[in-house]
Amino acid sequence: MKQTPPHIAILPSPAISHLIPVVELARRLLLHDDLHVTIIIPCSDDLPPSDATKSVLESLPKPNTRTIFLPPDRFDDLPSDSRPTAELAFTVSHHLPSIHRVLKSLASRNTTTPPLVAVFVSLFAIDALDIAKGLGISSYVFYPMNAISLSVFFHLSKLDEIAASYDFLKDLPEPVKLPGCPSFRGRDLFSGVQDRRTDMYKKFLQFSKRLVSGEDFKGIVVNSVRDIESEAVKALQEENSGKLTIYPVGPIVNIDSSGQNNQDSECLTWLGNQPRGSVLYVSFGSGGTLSFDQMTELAFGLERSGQRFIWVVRKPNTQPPNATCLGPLEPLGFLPNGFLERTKGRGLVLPDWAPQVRVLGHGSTGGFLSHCGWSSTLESVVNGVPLIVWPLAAEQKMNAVLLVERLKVALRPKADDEDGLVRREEIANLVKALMEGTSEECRTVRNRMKDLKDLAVKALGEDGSSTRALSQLVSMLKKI
Ligand SMILES: O=c1ccn([C@@H]2O[C@H](COP(=O)(O)OP(=O)(O)O[C@H]3O[C@H](CO)[C@@H](O)[C@H](O)[C@H]3O)[C@@H](O)[C@H]2O)c(=O)[nH]1
Repeated sequence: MKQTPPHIAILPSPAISHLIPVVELARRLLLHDDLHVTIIIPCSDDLPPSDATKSVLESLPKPNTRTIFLPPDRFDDLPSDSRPTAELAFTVSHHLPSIHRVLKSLASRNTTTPPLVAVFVSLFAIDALDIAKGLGISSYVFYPMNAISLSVFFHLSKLDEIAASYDFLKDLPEPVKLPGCPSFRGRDLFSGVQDRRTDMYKKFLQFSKRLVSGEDFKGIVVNSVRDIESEAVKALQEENSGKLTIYPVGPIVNIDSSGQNNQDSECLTWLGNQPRGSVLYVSFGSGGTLSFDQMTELAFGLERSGQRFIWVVRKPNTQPPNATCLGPLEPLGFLPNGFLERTKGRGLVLPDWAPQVRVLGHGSTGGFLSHCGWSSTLESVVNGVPLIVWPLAAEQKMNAVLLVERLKVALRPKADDEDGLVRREEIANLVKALMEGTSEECRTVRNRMKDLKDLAVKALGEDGSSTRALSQLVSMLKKI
């Protein structure tokens, strides 16, 4: 008799940046075996499904996948310190009743799809573990970032004790040493846990306790490559052995799923006319932007570098020196007078969005100035493109430390001690160094990024570590 294929649900947080790895995970699982996948997306009035979200979801193979959008909810009790990260965490909490209804219906034997065997919840949706438990459905946590930032959540209670006499983790006098991780200054730790007085911090502390308990879920699927983060992955596995399984299945990156619109083809045609490895791609992720002053310095720095570039520009934020925003944008008017004319031909400025995966995979791209979001980082790694790190928020400063100090695949600009701005001269010099510098450091960065690319490709190969971890996960799902 033919076995019923396992049906799993994935519950991401509503941001596009979290959805991209979720969709890619679903695609990998579907390639791997005969599975059914339902993605359940909580929406809010502030975060309705964008065109980019819809286009990412449309790229999923149709027969065995389904997407359910949960309708917007009210947000009267959003904390006053609300930032995008807080919104994500609280959006999911607000949808718990509708998540319960959907999971219950998927788990019932009367649906047209096979009954649900497991639900994968993102860190921000961890409250849904109770619902799954109540319905008798197995759970896994899906963590779209890397092993070093996951370590912060595993050790947050301990960090909280160490920081007991400080309001802010940035004030910790000693560097923080987590097992298997590079040393981090307090201010480089995940931005959501910086201010111990906020509701957001308390929520993360709850998430952390839940993770450490290892109760109510069977394992954590992490977007890490074992051979790239070997020490951090090993530490997580050893600390949790017997309690839960860690599945490092990365790099889970979107492989060109977005449809191509006119702006995309213009950008790719332009790229196609540039010499090999000559273009620096500049982007700050799905919602990142700079202050007006910093944007001006970056514009002059790119101009002075004399290098070719593609720059995804967003309307500047009012919080210097760096900040993130999620919102509607009409940004080119904020560039310095005459910038577009003076850099015409060697620079391409794209408002808001670029076909990033294709840009990074293009032979003309030779460097990436990035905010170090984990998907951007992995997309750079799988294409062997060396980086300039420009972290803004979330866990990006930790990623920057990993890339510069441990992996040595990136250069880091120095900011002015007084106002925190990175000046145009520094930017120009660093861009030239990354693209054509002949110093030992520059050559090391470029060569080591090629080695890292090989490790990432190997991990996804037939007998690669990530392929094996995914097979192990699928076998577990089939046994449920
Ligand atoms: O013009 C653009 C800008 C972004 N992207 C895509 O959007 C994603 C951006 O993801 P990421 O690099 O991870 O950055 P964020 O959007 O900032 O992601 C948030 O979520 C990530 C985890 O998923 C964290 O690592 C980040 O710190 C957090 O800011 C990537 O797949 C990009 O290819 C585009 O396609 N075009």
